[in-house]
Amino acid sequence: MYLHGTASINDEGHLEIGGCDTVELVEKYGTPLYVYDVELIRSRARAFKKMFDKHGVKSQVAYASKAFSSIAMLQLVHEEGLSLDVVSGGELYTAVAAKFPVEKIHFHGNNKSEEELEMALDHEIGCIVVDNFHELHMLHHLCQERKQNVNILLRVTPGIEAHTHDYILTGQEDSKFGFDLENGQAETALAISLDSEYLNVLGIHCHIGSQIFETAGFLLAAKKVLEKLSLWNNEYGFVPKVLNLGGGFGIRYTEEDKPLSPEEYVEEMIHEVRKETERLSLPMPEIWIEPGRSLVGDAGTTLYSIGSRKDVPNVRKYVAIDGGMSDNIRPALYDAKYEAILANRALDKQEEVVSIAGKCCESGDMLIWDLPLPEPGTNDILAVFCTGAYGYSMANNYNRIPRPPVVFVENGKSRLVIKRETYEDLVKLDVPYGEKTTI
Ligand SMILES: Cc1ncc(COP(=O)(O)O)c(C=O)c1O
Ligand SMILES: N[C@@H](CCCC[NH3+])C(=O)O
Repeated sequence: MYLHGTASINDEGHLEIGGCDTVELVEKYGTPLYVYDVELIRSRARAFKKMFDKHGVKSQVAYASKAFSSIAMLQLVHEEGLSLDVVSGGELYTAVAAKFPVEKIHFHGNNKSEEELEMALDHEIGCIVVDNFHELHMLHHLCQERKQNVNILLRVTPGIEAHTHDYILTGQEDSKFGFDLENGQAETALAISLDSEYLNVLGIHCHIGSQIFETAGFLLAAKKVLEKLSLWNNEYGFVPKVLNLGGGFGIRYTEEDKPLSPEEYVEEMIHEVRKETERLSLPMPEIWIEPGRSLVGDAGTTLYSIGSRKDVPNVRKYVAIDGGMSDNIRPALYDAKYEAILANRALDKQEEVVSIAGKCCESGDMLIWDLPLPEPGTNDILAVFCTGAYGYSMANNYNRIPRPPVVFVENGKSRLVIKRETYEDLVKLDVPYGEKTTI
C-alpha cells in the first residue's frame, strides 16, 4: 500500500490524513468527501520555489487553479507565496474573492471573451497570456479605449509531442492553443504586440501537456523557444524578460507512474535555460512555471461509502460507491487509473478482487477495475487516493447528483472549505413554467 504525504494507518487500522482519522471525518462530514492534506500541498509549493532560490534565478511559480480552485485553496496558495494561473472569468472571480494579490495573477485561455478581458483589465492583473490573433486585436483595442497598459506573454506551440494521453497534449503543432512557433504566426504576433503602445510583451509562454514524467520535452521546448527568441532579438531588438514553461509535471497515481521530484524538474529546466541563453548570448530571463496537478493531485483523497454489490459468477464482482463520474470523471474521460483501500479496515487482508462502480446511469461509470480489497461490505469506507487535481474542478451534476464537500486537514484538525451541495442548490437556477423572472 502506497501512502502519500501525511497519510498513515493508525492502531485501529483506520486511514489517517493530516493527523485526522478518516472514519471520524466521515462521521462528521458524510460521504462522498474530498479530503486535502494541507501539509503536502505546502511542501510541494516550497519544493518548487526552493530550487529557483537555490540557483538565484528570478521566478514565479504560478499555481494552475484549474486543478482545484476554491477561496480557501487560493488563500493557501497565497500564504505559500505562489502566483496564480486562472483560465476563465470564474477562476479570476474566485481569485479576487480570495483577495489574491492581483499583480500575481496570470490569465490564460484560448477563447477569452471581451467581458473576461475587461474583467482582467479592471482588476489590473499581473499579466495576460495571449493565445491568438483574435484576442491580441481585441486586447489592443480595449486597452486603447481605456488608455490602459497591460503586461502580456505570447503563448506559442513549440511543436513538441510529449508522452501523455492525447487529450491532455498541448504543445504539438496540431493544437488549438497558441501561436505556431514555426510557421510565422509567432513573429506576426510579436510584431503586432511591439507595435501596440499598450501591450507590454514580457516574453513567451509554452505548455507542452499534462502528467509528463520526462524532462526531455520541457528542455526541448525551452531550447526551441530560446532559439526563436535569439532570432527575434536580432530582428526586432526584443529582449525577453520572462520565459514561462507552463505546468504538466506528472504525479504518482499508481505504481506504474514514476514522477521526478519538483526539485528535479526545476533544476533541469534552470540548467537548460542557463546553458542555452549563454550559448545564444541572451540575458537569463525570469523562469515562470505553472504546476497544477503536482501541487494538489496526491494531496487529495476521496472517501466514499460502499453500497450495493453485484456478482457476475466467473466474470466480475461489481461493488458500488455513493459517487462516481460526477465527482471524478477522469477514469471515464482518460481511462485514468487510481489506487484505493478500505479506510476503516486498512490492515485487513486482501481477500478478493472487485471492480468499483459509480452510481451514475452509465455503464462507463467505473472508477477502478480489478482492485484487490478485503471483502468489502455495505458502509465500509473506500478511500481513493490522488483525486486532488481535476476531481472537484471537473465535478458535475450528472443525474442531478450534488457535488461533495471538501475538507482541509492539517495537524489533527479538519476544516470545511467547500460545503456539500444540496438538492435545493440543484434547482436554484431552475425557472418553473409560468413563473416570471429576470434573465
Ligand atoms: C497553460 C497551462 N498551464 C498549466 C497547466 C497545469 O498543468 P498540470 O496540472 O498538469 O500541472 C495546464 C494544464 O494542462 C495548462 O494548460
Ligand atoms: N483535466 C486533465 C488535464 C488537463 C489539464 C489542463 N490543461 C486531467 O485531469 O488530467
